[in-house]
Amino acid sequence: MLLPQLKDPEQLKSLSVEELTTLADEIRRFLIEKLSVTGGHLASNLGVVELTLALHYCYESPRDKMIYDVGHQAYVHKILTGRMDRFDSLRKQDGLCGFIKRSESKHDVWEAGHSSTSLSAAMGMAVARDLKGEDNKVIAVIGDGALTGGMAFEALNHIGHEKRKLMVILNDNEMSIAPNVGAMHNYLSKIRSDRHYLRAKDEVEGLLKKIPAIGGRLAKTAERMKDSLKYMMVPGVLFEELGFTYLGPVDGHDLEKMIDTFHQADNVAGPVLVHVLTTKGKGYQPAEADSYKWHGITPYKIESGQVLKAVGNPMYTDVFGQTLIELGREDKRLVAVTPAMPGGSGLFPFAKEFPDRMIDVGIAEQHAATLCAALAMEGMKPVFAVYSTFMQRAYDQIVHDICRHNANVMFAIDRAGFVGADGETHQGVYDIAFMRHIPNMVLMMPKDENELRHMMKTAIDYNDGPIAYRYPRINGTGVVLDKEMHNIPIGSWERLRSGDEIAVIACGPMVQLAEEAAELLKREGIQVGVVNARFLKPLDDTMLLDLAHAGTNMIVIEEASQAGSLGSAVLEFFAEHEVYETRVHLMGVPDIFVEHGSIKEQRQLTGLSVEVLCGRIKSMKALSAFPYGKTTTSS
Ligand SMILES: Cc1ncc(C[n+]2csc(CCOP(=O)(O)OP(=O)(O)O)c2C)c(N)n1
Ligand SMILES: CC(=O)[C@@H](O)[C@H](O)COP(=O)(O)O
Ligand SMILES: [Mg+2]
Repeated sequence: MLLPQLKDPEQLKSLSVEELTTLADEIRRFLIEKLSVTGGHLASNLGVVELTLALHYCYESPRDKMIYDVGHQAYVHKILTGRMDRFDSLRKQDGLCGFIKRSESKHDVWEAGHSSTSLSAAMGMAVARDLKGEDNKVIAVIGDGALTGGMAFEALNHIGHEKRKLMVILNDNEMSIAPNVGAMHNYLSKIRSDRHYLRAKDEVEGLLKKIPAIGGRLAKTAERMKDSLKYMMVPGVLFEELGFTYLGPVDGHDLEKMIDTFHQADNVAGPVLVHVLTTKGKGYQPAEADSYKWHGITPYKIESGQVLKAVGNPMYTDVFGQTLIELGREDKRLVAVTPAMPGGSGLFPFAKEFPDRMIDVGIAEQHAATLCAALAMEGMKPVFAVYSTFMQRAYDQIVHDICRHNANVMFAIDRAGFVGADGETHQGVYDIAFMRHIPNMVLMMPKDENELRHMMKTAIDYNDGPIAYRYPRINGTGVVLDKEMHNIPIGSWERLRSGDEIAVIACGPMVQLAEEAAELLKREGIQVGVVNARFLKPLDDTMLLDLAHAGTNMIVIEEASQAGSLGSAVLEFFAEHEVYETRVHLMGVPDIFVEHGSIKEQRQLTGLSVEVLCGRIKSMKALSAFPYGKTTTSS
């Protein structure tokens, strides 16, 4: 076994290709075994075993910068850079991060989690290198899915223009999470599939070289002929026209060929794009057969590939997907738009019934948002189905193209709140703060999956502009679903428990947490009000003023950034209405990035727990024994 002795990537350089191949098999076995217990991004990592080995064989990390786009496919890089013994803690609290993490290793030079940033990062590192007069390599590994991200095109445009030396390795496995989409994907597939490209490429280049150097008009014609022949026959010409030297396509599981290609690339002066063809899930039959399912997998039985499914109520996502079908049947104008997350957003059932009304635009959140604005203006009922964290990419389009036009777009914001194992890059904790301050926006969050359905009905019946509902990456509460959906009056909160002295204003899953706290305190004779703040914008002004005028102090609890979200909105409201006597405590996500772990652990870490809430209620009760604001004994 070679793997156990591997402590530093330098050791790879002394290995033969046969030994590297053996090592690849050992790494694959390691990944399959470890992730059968921890879960994680198995398919993507199985696809880049040889690619990552070849990279560390040919180059000197960290002097040579290795940048992984998204970073979900960096497990092999972590194995090769001395972190093999940490894989039992993969994506667990205080354990190995599932993405590149600078604090983990000097070899981790660029963090991500969100897609399509690697080329911009590579260009930045190349510019810095050149300005410092250094000569290290800069290498970006980007998948065919990530290449559909707008940022990637922005960077290609810049890199190809400046022609600085850097290498882009395009890991083409024809898959995003779901099957990849778009014209770039089609172009790559053509290169991938048209074997005649490979054969003809040499013939054409050979032929072109034979054309004697001739003068005059004929030379121009010959030159144009060369270019048109090259255009037709040479793969990767699109990248060549953008200023790159295109190498490939090369078999991404053939170590020798990749090493040769990388050495070829080293001799090219400017930017090089190496097109590598891989199989997502390579080496594990269940993952190869269904790389969508095995993109991000929960623990499984190795022999059978049977996933050890956690039992529980349907996810909010599933309820959303099913309800969308009901609404889509009633209203033919309904169109679902997803930026490359049809599965994660629960849209496959909808797409099955309405294939021409589910649009996957690739990893293109900005484009998706503006597309929805135009769909709305043309009388359609677009649903922008997007993860909270990825929606951050489309902030300007939401302001500029949707809200400013008051376009009637519906937002289905999934993964709102903590997401667990994906950690800090994926937490859906900022969208309340960045959505509620945009004029014309209506923002809702249900307390359970039944209320989600009513919000979806409310949204499709709402014609006065943009309207959003946000829901978490958790199982539903198991509440019985009303067969008939009804509208919820815009801006109306729901008083679930009365309590004159103190009321908890909660949204989403925090409503259930508040109910649990109130029930516990009731047994101690403490009556606590609970309000379901199901509209984050507009607030329920009437209820807020009633509570304040009744002298009720409040605790606002939300699984969102404490700065700028619901709690801030309530404080702003009282300031605007010159309400000063009411005490308002905020309980939200503090000013930190919350790393990977379970959702429960992330809530505990940030104080969003029944115990802490009970404590805050008791201390507020104790405080209210003093006249407002005078909490010291001195008058
Ligand atoms: C901005 C953004 N949108 C969506 C995602 C979700 N996402 C994670 S990986 C992935 C697919 C990436 O495909 P590719 O780059 O081809 O990598 P592969 O898994 O195929 O190796 C997507 C859509 C993301 N990480 N970032
Ligand atoms: C790496 C990435 O961004 C996606 O694979 C993400 O991990 C999917 O998240 P869900 O598992 O919540 O669908
Ligand atoms: Mg891919």
